[in-house]
Amino acid sequence: MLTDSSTGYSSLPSNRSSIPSKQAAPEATPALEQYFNPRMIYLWLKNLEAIIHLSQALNEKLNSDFISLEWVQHREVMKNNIKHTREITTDLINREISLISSYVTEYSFSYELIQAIGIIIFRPPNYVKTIWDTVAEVVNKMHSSQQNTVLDLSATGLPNNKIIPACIKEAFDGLTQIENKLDPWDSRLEELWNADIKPPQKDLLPYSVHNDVDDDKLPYLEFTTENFKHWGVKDPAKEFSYGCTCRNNCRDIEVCSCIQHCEAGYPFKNGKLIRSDIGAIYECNSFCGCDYTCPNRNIQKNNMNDKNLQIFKTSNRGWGVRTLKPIKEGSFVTEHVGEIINSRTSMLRSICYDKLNMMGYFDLDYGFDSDKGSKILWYVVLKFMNHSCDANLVTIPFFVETKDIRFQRIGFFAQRDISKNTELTIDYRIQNSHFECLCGSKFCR
Ligand SMILES: C[S@@+](CC[C@H](N)C(=O)[O-])C[C@H]1O[C@@H](n2cnc3c(N)ncnc32)[C@H](O)[C@@H]1O
Repeated sequence: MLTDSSTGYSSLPSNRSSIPSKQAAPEATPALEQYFNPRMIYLWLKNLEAIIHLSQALNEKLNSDFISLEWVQHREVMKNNIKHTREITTDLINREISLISSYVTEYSFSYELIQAIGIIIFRPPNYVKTIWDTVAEVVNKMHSSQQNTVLDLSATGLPNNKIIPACIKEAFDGLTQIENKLDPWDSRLEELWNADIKPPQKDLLPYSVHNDVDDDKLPYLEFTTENFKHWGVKDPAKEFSYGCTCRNNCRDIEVCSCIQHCEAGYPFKNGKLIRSDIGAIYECNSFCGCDYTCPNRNIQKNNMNDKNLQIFKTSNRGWGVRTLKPIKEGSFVTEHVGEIINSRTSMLRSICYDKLNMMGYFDLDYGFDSDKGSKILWYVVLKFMNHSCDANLVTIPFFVETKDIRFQRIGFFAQRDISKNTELTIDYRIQNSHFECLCGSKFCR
């Protein structure tokens, strides 16, 4: 199901939040809206996501220790005691106090730990690992009574032969695991950290940009030409890989096992889509024996033709997308690409985007991670495609390499012949849109 959630921003992750840009600041005190540009907001969100993710994981662990047996048993004893004697003994009170004080001590450790995680997230790349010093100080301070326990956590992590309180060791192990998970994301951040902030370079954009309506410049964006995963999203499961064993490059297309996945059979004729009520398209791929001349690779063959599209300023609906060349009915036009995120991240982002009222995205809600608690994945796309109640494009899900539903891709196909310089539109299919529809179609709902 395709729903709209306002504008179409997407940018690659970057990390300029806490260090000054290498470029000279244009003003000493930039106007708020300049500071809170989409990229900056994006960075903040990234950091926020990471902190929430990490602190949740650790707090869940730590809290489960405190809400555990000891407390439950103590409360049971108290209840029974009051029932029988109608009073609470000093013993019980002391026990309660000691439980509370141990909770407070442990809680303060968890708090420091979360602060420490904050340091990991916000640290510049050359700050690597000094986090362990900070945590070691806390640990030493807290456990100064245990003089025999020497903690040297500053070097490579936990020494194996030292006596370390179990809860601390577990917290460290958790932290290390989480940090390992963050590694790929971290190197991406590092790369971006060292990159200069530049406005989108026209030549690098797959589209041309045109505005003869007003003086607005295209919003500050970075483009991606392919999908990329948020670090919270797992790789597609291996069992979802598929491929065919056809000979002769799938010439007998109806019996190709990839096509068998498609509910409606082979939906193309001469490379053009002939029906849209097909569920999804399953293209042949690297697991098949065929090559690029196979008739079941229509999207792959025609992908990356975005140079024929132009982002332009419409007279009444902000930016839009149009085609600079005529498009034949049934042709594949372009793919929705962006960042694949999970439901938790998408919830967090929607809240922030809504509050800031300055970034937005399309939500394509179509996947469940059946293994792991039905996580819905969303694409955040970078297109400026406007809505029309009589859209000239139709959105069709397609698969290549994996049929893991979390990684389905979204293709736009022409529903009719489209002449050059025509705006390309899709039907958002939303009931109560937050905007008054100005599509101008005689079928406007
Ligand atoms: C995905 S964005 C499309 C790009 C947008 N025009 C821009 O300048 O960023 C969706 C937003 O465009 C505007 N929009 C799209 N289709 C529209 C329509 N038919 N009528 C009025 N506004 C529309 C709405 O503000 C909507 O929230």
